[in-house]
Amino acid sequence: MNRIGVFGANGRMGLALLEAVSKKDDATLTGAYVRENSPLLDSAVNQLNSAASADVSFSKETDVKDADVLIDFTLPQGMRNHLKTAVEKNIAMVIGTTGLNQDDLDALNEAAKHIPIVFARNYSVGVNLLLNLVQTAAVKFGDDMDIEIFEAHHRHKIDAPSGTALAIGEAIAEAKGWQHDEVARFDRSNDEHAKSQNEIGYSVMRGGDIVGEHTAYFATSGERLELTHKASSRMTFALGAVRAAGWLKNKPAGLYDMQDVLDLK
Ligand SMILES: NC(=O)C1=CN([C@@H]2O[C@H](COP(=O)(O)OP(=O)(O)OC[C@H]3O[C@@H](n4cnc5c(N)ncnc54)[C@H](OP(=O)(O)O)[C@@H]3O)[C@@H](O)[C@H]2O)C=CC1
Ligand SMILES: O=C(O)C1=N[C@H](C(=O)O)C[C@H](O)C1
Repeated sequence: MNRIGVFGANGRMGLALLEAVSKKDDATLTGAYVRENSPLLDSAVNQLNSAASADVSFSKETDVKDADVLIDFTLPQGMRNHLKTAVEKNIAMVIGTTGLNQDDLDALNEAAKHIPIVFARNYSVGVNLLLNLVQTAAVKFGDDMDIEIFEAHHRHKIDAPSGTALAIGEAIAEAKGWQHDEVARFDRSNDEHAKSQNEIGYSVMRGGDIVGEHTAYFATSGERLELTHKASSRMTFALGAVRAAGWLKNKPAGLYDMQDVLDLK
């Protein structure tokens, strides 16, 4: 049985994760962690999500115990604190938090020298297949092709472009032999020139309850290919993360991603 603790357990993904763990026969929820000052402390998790395990209460994120894997879908500062706890207690992690800067990524790499970590900016099977498909398209279309990425998310999302959009762009850049930082265009409002072909443009919309949509466009004169993924439920990401937690059991320290979990490399 995989014993799972969830950080940010009261968040949108946190609540979906509590439910996802309870759907799996080979996983059990041993901790639902919230901030130290949370009014939810000591209340039963099934008061917030009736599908979650009835006999677990929310507890302080510093009180982690009895876990094989800790799952973090929070914000970058939360992820940094949770990473420290996991290393101190020598517990594996599954991380889905996006909006990480270089410092955060360095901390992730450093922690992965001590514990096994799966870090993925999207835990759906579809997006992980898409990461392979865009690489094929980017290579096979050749150079006379304009590449753009569009993403749409709910009104509460803070980071932009989404982690997934960046992962798609980075996969394309890798396939083309480009440095992503050099070709990524996030803002064209001050441009005084037309689009160049070695460039990946990003555009973003935020609104309502959109769970997550991503399109990679490959456009040339006379034709356009659009590769789109649409997530319609957060449960997709949550079940993917719980699957990653099962896969992590008994893995050596190191940084893994969802393509490793799904054997897509
Ligand atoms: N990789 C993937 O497949 C996916 C990734 N995500 C990512 O997951 C993250 C969370 O998304 P979502 O659930 O919608 O966000 P929510 O705002 O609903 O939840 C965020 C959670 O993190 C907690 N939190 C925030 N900051 C801290 C901190 N400094 N210390 C401890 N806890 C903290 C919040 O606690 P409190 O309520 O007390 O503020 C809350 O429980 C985002 O980065 C999002 O992009 C989302 C979906 C899929
Ligand atoms: O914040 C979200 O909701 C999501 N975030 C992830 C991202 O930034 O790519 C994954 C998913 O699209 C939902």
